[in-house]
Amino acid sequence: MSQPGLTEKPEWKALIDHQASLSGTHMRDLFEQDPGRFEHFFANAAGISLDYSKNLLTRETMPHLMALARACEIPEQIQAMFRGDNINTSEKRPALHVALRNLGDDPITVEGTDIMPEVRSTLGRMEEFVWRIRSTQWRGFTNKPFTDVVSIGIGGSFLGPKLVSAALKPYWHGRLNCHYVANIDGSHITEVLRHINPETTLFLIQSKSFRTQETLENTKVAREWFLHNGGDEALISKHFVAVTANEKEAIDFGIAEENIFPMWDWVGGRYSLWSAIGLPTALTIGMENFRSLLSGANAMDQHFREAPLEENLPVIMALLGIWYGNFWGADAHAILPYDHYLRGLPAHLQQLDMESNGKCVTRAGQPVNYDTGPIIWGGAGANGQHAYHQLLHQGTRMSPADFIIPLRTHNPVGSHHAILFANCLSQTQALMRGKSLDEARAELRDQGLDADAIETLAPHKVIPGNKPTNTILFERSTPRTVGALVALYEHKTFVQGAIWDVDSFDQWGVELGKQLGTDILDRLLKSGNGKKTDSSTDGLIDLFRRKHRDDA
Ligand SMILES: O=P(O)(O)OC[C@H]1O[C@H](O)[C@H](O)[C@@H](O)[C@@H]1O
Repeated sequence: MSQPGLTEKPEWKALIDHQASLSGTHMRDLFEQDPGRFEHFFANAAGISLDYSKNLLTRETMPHLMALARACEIPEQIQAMFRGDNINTSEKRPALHVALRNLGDDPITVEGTDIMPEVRSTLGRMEEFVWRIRSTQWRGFTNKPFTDVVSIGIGGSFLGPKLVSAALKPYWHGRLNCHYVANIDGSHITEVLRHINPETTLFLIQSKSFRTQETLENTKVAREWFLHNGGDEALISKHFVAVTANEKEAIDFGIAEENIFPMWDWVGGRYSLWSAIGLPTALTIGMENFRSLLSGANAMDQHFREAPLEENLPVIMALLGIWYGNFWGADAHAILPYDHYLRGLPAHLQQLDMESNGKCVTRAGQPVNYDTGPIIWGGAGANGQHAYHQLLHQGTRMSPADFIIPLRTHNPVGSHHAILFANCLSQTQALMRGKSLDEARAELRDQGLDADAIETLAPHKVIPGNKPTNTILFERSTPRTVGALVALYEHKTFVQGAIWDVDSFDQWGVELGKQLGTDILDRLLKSGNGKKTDSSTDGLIDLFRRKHRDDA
């Protein structure tokens, strides 16, 4: 008998009924009825604390969600991931980013081979390379120490390292500055090259496939810039290093073999910041701090692997997302880091979550009949309060939000951190409790408005409340806590994909755009008309060609 589909499971149907039983329930009342609510819906692990009491749930809800997780064999699927099973089913590969931070001695095998020796030797090569650059033992072609690192890569070869190096800015080496180039928009690389000196710049070419058009085109520009500004072919090896799983293409491209750091097929791009793709981070914060980053992630890995589901932070967060996305009709989820250094977190989690779970067929290739990955958005708090929090408070759409804030700051100026913290708490409290019509009326009465004015304005000042949020806390943005935080979201994403029965580790959806782009590029650049397609694309190509013909 075939495995019942997700929505056929009795645990799924029980959640539909449970959600119906909560309609009309307001979190404000749940807090008043349950003085121990905060303590009950609070969990911590690996230096990360989660207050999930400001959610649309009663003490009966999590047991229902946990029952669904067990019905979907989440404990077994967690073990399968750590064991190195081919959980990337469509590409028949393991997903072993956890191996990159497996600091113990236990082996992890892929196709019968223990991969840990190569992981460890690559980490050792990184350590030596980082030391040689930071100690100035490895210098530029005019024998000056390097001052700038330019990382050229896109997607997972960009967003993860960029997030972590920005998150750990307080740990940066005094001399080394790090820049990222990703976009094929020539302005991106132009704006970086404008401010650096070829004599003291190290280029890191970051590409798992070494076939990504944006990265290869940008690398060509960087190489030409280097050759036209004092460099020559013999000096390329001093200034260009690559990280890739495709060593042959990198060598064919002109990267010296000894300057190539490996990565592996069993690491997805969006899960690769822990590998040599993390070199920009390691160069700026140093290997000791990079190893702390790995150990923070490893601590979260161990928690995820060993903790009972009910105490398991990634499982709890994953199930809350399922609760809102599949039973309350939420299409989005906001990531709101109240920490300037973590402002890059939403962008990284957009790729991590949306490229992993933005899928519409099950691992068996059957169309899903339920919603899968949400739209991930967000930005730094408190800035967002002055931009998009209006929709969170009074909009018609539900977007659960994660408020993420350190208890301490790296930069104690004035009362700033207390004010930031107060803002974070006041936002989640306002989203939870709202403001009733009577409260709005009373407020306007206290301001001295007359009865007509009150009745006119009061409806506009009502805040419905009952908007779910998580508050995620940690001591401070350190290598360990940043490592644990990112790993927390990696495992949350994995659990959601496992429940939705999708392959969270492939990304076939990005292929069509690339394929269509080849023909369009030909038609933009060449005189030939190429085959006609739709009138929009044809018309737009024509506009581009006319503009550039006029310019020619
Ligand atoms: O690292 P690369 O092979 O250059 O790939 C860079 C990015 O492009 C691909 O199209 C995928 O969308 C991403 O998952 C990947 O991280």
